[in-house]
Amino acid sequence: MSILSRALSIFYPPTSPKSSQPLRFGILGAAAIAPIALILAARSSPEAEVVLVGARNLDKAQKYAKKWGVPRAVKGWEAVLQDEEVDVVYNPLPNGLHYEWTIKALLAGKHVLLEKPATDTAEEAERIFALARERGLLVLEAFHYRFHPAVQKLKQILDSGELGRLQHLTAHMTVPRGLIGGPGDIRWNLSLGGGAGMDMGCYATNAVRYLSGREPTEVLRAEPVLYGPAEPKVDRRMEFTFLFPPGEGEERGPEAECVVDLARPWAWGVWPGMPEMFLHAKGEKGEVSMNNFVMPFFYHSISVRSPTGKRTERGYTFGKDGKGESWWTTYRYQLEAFVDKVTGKDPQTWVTGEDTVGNMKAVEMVYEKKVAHDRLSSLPPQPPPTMVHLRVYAGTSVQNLSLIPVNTNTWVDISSPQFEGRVAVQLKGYIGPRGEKPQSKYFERPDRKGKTWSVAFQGRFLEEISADDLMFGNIFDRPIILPWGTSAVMSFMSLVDPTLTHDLYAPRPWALSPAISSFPFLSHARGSSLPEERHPSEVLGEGGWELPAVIRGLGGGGSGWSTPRSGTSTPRSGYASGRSTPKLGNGVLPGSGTATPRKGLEGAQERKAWYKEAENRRAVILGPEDIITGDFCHSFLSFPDLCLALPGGLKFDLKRYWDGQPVRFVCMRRPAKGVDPQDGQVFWVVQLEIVEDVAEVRHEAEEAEKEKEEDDDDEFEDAEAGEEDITGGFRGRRKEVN
Ligand SMILES: NC(=O)C1=CN([C@@H]2O[C@H](COP(=O)(O)OP(=O)(O)OC[C@H]3O[C@@H](n4cnc5c(N)ncnc54)[C@H](OP(=O)(O)O)[C@@H]3O)[C@@H](O)[C@H]2O)C=CC1
Ligand SMILES: O=C1OC[C@@H](O)[C@H](O)[C@H]1O
Repeated sequence: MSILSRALSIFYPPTSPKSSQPLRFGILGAAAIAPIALILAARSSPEAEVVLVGARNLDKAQKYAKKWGVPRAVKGWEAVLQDEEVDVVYNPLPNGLHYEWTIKALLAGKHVLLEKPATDTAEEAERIFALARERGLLVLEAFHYRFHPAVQKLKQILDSGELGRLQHLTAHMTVPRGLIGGPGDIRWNLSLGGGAGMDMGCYATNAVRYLSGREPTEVLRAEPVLYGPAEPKVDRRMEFTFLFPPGEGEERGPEAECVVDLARPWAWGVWPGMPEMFLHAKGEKGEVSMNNFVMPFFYHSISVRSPTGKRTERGYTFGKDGKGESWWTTYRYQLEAFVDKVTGKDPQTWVTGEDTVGNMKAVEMVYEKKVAHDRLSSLPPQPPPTMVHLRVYAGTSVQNLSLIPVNTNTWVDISSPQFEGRVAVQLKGYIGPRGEKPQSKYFERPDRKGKTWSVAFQGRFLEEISADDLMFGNIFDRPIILPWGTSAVMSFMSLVDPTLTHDLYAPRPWALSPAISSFPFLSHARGSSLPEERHPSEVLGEGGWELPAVIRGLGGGGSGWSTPRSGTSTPRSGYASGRSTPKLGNGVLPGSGTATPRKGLEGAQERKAWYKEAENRRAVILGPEDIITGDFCHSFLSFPDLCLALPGGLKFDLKRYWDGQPVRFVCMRRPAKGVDPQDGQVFWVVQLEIVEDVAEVRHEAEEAEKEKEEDDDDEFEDAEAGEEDITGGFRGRRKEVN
């Protein structure tokens, strides 16, 4: 097909009859890019249809709709989101509005085709994809060039190894002044996410990441040229060089040199010159370059020099087995993939959320290297990362709490008519109310590698309780501000702990699990009184000191948590009726007679798996002679910056969601049906509070310090004085908290 006939089909594509249920798109804004990027592409697709455009000015929307054959026009962008006929929102708003309107579209239940660059910052992109996952919706950053056969051909040449180890990449995108972005254009507007590094830089960044298949580790150089007096902080041009990590057996990874310019000065002031849009890759055995990589559908060529000689390749289709016509634009291929993905078919290719976040991270790195302008974000301004000071309390109930020391590796006694025991709290990086920073040996334990916090207890329940009813978790006094992605986080948590139950949206939110199936470390021993006190980190293991007879009537010896056996002893009314044959262990299944050796649950995984079943939990009755030691320790919280870090790179600064209410851990009896967990029977509580009046506390401490010289018995001082005291010295001066 000649360039001319291809151009004709690109601008006047054949109109396809629509299927019975095409995907219906609504456009935000009468955007200049939408006709080529979506409207014309949808014309030839039986599975996609543009049904609506919304613009701030209704007249503009109507004229635009008429010109481009869009059936309906509405005033405003919100009306597009709320339109029932719309399945997918196309968001070609200025960059600085991408985040807000994509989030709104997702909240309105729409999939989103989102123009590049996806957002102002990587964090915004992460939030978008977290919300999309949570809502089961699709978001695609419209890096349309990636869907074209020619670009994929270039990638295949590199991946085939024929050019040897990748040494260097170049991506150029420059256009002469006057071609795009006249005065007042969104690209020159800082508050709308303007700048060459964002507009074209995101393409160059995307291309070199895609071709190298790696994420840059460093920006070696970034040189902006600013737009000028009208927008003195916006970059008109940006030159930047990424360093990528070395591949296997390499000492140094490839570098990628990128140059983007939205208004290149004319040569000698008279000759505009041609737009430059090319990619080049040099390997140790050859090189390849591609021109017009962003719009290869008009024309392109891929020139290869390899050990087998020189050649030129082109690719307008995926061949006879792939979908597409030689006049299909990058946007048309992209639309095909989008429709396939939404309708559950396998798209030919995809740009994942992870890829988008990686791209935004790299764009951020460029701006951070040489700050062309203040980085703007659509998110509210963030306070500088503050290190929080924490007060930690413990007690037998929410109403009966006392300040306790942290990181002292000593127990704090807790006693009530229902529970006799002790608790200990360790927080890695903890800063106390007065700025003190005790460090705990606990985190040096090999079996606590990577852990950042621990709430441990040891004790006995003075009234019988089934393991199904012994719950541990969080309760809150009033609604909590939940970060984006909370539901995704909770789905993940439910995978980690399938016994977790929660209602985080309740007026008094809560999240509780049976301790037996959720504690990372838990041990059991028999005894009529608490064991001689030993430092928590000496006893917080899995298993037990001696063999428990957890199931009443079974008796027996062994070690660790026992699996209940079938056919033994009289079931306890209300609890033990659902006893079943355990399936765990390595062939030592409990038999019907007492002679069968008991099989202990060897480790935490086995314990958790076995007690995932409610009937197995109900079979375990704990009474005053069962001593339980447990350690609820994890790594997803960091101190003292108070962030929540989740697998997949999601990180939430919890301080931003802090509304002044404490974070409370409770060990309690499972509340009866219909009873608010807040009103249940509590055995012990550990509570964390951010110190908001740090200066005041410091002042008080200084005063107390002075007084201390006169009075050595200052009680508060005593309570905090046991830092790093693993010799037991603290214990004699401990403040009792019951
Ligand atoms: N994929 C691709 O090939 C291309 C992608 N793009 C991307 O698409 C997006 C839009 O680019 P483009 O179509 O050139 O942009 P436009 O200048 O056409 O603006 C798009 C829409 O944004 C709204 N808008 C414009 N100016 C302002 C403002 N000052 N304040 C608030 N809203 C404003 C208008 O909505 P309304 O009509 O309601 O007034 C307008 O229709 C950008 O993110 C850009 O990076 C751009 C070009 C190519
Ligand atoms: O494809 C493009 O080329 C020109 C740019 O200004 C535009 O935003 C970009 O997407």
